[in-house]
Amino acid sequence: MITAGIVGGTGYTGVELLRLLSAHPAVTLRVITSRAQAGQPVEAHFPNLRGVVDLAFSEPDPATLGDCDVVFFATPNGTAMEMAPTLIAAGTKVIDLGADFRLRDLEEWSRWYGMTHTCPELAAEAVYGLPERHRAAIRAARLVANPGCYPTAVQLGLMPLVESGAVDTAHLVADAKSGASGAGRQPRQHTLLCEAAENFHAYGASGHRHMPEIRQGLSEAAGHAVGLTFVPHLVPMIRGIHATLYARLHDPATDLQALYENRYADEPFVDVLPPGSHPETRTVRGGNMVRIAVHRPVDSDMALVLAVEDNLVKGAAGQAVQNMNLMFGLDETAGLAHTAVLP
Ligand SMILES: NC(=O)C1=CN([C@@H]2O[C@H](COP(=O)(O)OP(=O)(O)OC[C@H]3O[C@@H](n4cnc5c(N)ncnc54)[C@H](OP(=O)(O)O)[C@@H]3O)[C@@H](O)[C@H]2O)C=CC1
Ligand SMILES: CC(=O)N[C@@H](CCC(=O)OP(=O)(O)O)C(=O)O
Repeated sequence: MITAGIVGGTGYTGVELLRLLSAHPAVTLRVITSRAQAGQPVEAHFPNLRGVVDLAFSEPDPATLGDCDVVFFATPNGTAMEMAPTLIAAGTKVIDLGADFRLRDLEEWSRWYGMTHTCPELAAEAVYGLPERHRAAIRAARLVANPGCYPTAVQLGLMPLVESGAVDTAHLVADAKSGASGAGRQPRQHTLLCEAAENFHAYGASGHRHMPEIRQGLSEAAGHAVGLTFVPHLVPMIRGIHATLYARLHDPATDLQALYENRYADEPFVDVLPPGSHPETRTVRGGNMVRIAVHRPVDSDMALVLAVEDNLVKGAAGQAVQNMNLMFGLDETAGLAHTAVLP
């Protein structure tokens, strides 16, 4: 059995990791940290885990965590980079659900995240954990940078178009909507029920920190720098991201359906829907699947891609478990085979 630790177990991605790992056939949960809740049983904080996770929260301690085979960081940005060097030196594999190791260009990282990176050597070694693009490197990795929630949906949605050279990559557009759990569990005014319900708005329109991450991934997939407009929105629901993606086709007769079906034919967690479909977020709620539909609107030379995911599963904890499976040579789908919860 693989022993696992979670740093930051009281956020939404932490509790999602607990849900998934406690049901994983090859994992024993050993450590779950929270400085605020140290000493408290997990079930006191998360009653849904009563009888499922028989652990108490503890202070983050590199010595205890270093005894685990793998440690997940479900912590605010800037936390994993402080402890990862010690854990990696102890032979523990690390998966960061935050953004500390996602960007190759650390000057750009500092500009977006407002900090100086404390372990540039490890940042250079980290593998970007999008299995549909970096599966082989993830298998060999000691440190995986789990992608952001929006970047997962947007990159998977646009990847076949940019990899194949079918579209004008200078003007890609990603219009994405997220449920409020994407903002985390910390109380903030804009996610209060009375502020978020019966309301809908864009944010970060002139610059969101996921933009450089998406641009980095798509530029690598295209083989050259791409241009991207990315606008996130907050929708009054709890889970789910819907990305509407636009790109101009070089040849309007391109068979988009075949392009996507072929690209994702062997992917266990990407479902290309039949022609004419409109994917719904509730069809991926609680599951690790991304569902994608492709359209070429009438009298248009645009490719239109619709992609949905659960931000807490394929957009965070589920993808982290998928990466762990690859890093430990397990079946990639182990512990992730459950279907979405509907309604
Ligand atoms: N919510 C989402 O949909 C997604 C979130 N992410 C990313 O995942 C990460 C976790 O997000 P989320 O689950 O919302 O939780 P939070 O960002 O709210 O982090 C909560 C956890 O981190 C712990 N923590 C905070 N500071 C530290 C520290 N300095 N050292 C150790 N532990 C610390 C907290 O416990 P305590 O303070 O008690 O120690 C708590 O358990 C973030 O980086 C987020 O951006 C990624 C994809 C999707
Ligand atoms: C709805 C909402 O507020 N979403 C968050 C996404 C947070 C997140 O997942 O950030 P990382 O993936 O970079 O860790 C936001 O836009 O800031």
